Amino acid sequence: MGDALLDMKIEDWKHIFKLDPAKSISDEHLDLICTSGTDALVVGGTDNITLSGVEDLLGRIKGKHPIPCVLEVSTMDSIIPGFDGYFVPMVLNSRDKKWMMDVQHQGIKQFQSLIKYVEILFEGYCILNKDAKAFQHTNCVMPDEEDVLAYAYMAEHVFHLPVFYMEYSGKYGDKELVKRVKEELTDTKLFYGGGIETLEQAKEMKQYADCIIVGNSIYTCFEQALETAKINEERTV
Ligand SMILES: CC(C)=CCC/C(C)=C/CC/C(C)=C/CC/C(C)=C/CC/C(C)=C/CC/C(C)=C/CC/C(C)=C/COP(=O)(O)OP(=O)(O)O
Ligand SMILES: O=P(O)(O)OC[C@@H](O)CO
Ligand SMILES: [Mg+2]
Repeated sequence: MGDALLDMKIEDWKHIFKLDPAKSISDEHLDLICTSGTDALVVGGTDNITLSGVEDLLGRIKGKHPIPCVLEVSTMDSIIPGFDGYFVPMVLNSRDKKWMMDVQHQGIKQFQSLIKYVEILFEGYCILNKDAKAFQHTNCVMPDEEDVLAYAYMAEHVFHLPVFYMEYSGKYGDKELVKRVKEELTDTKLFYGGGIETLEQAKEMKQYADCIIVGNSIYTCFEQALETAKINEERTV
């Protein structure tokens, strides 16, 4: 476990960059991401996640940049030691128990002896973009507002999850819905991810979500994506 974990207070995180191990990023861009003012890096994606892709990113970040670096696990065989923490998605709106319960159950059986040595956090995912790879991969059903609010309730009051993640991966989401969900949560933190390409969008969603996650735009409009970390410059103490 890296030293950065000692400072890893996810309840204070406002901005995260999510790096996809299946995509390539130059050293120059990676350095700029690490020094952007973001609170943490999450390494994760849905498809083509390989051990070597994860190892490559970890090796290029750790030891070089003092920033928390978390693996968001999506496959069993790409879990490696060395990250400051591990996030495990549980897909609440999947039609299949597999993506909410079974893969995690299998993972705990396999890694139980190691789990006590790492920082691990389970995320209640609600995937809200029907075109997202993760939506299709996990056979999700599109929830309406009432459904989303009930999933948020379950995340907080039934499963006592530390994070409820409104995942619009690839699409800018419904800010009114994010606002409604935030109003219902007390202890569970609200993560929002999806389609953030500009500082204005980052600021808008950050009004409601506790933490925003910026992923794809790192690979499609780098300079603008980098700017989104500026929401942390306006942080009040
Ligand atoms: C020392 C050591 C190695 C300790 C390890 C301890 C540890 C971490 C144990 C974990 C045990 C465990 C519970 C394992 C479970 C692993 C597992 C298979 C979990 C499944 C998670 C899951 C439901 C994945 C489905 C896909 C998903 C929801 C991914 C989330 C991320 C996401 C939506 C990314 C966006 O995807 P992207 O590829 O960017 O998509 P776009 O192309 O649309 O942008
Ligand atoms: O890739 P984007 O659309 O920025 O979404 C970020 C993150 O929520 C993906 O898991
Ligand atoms: Mg992506």
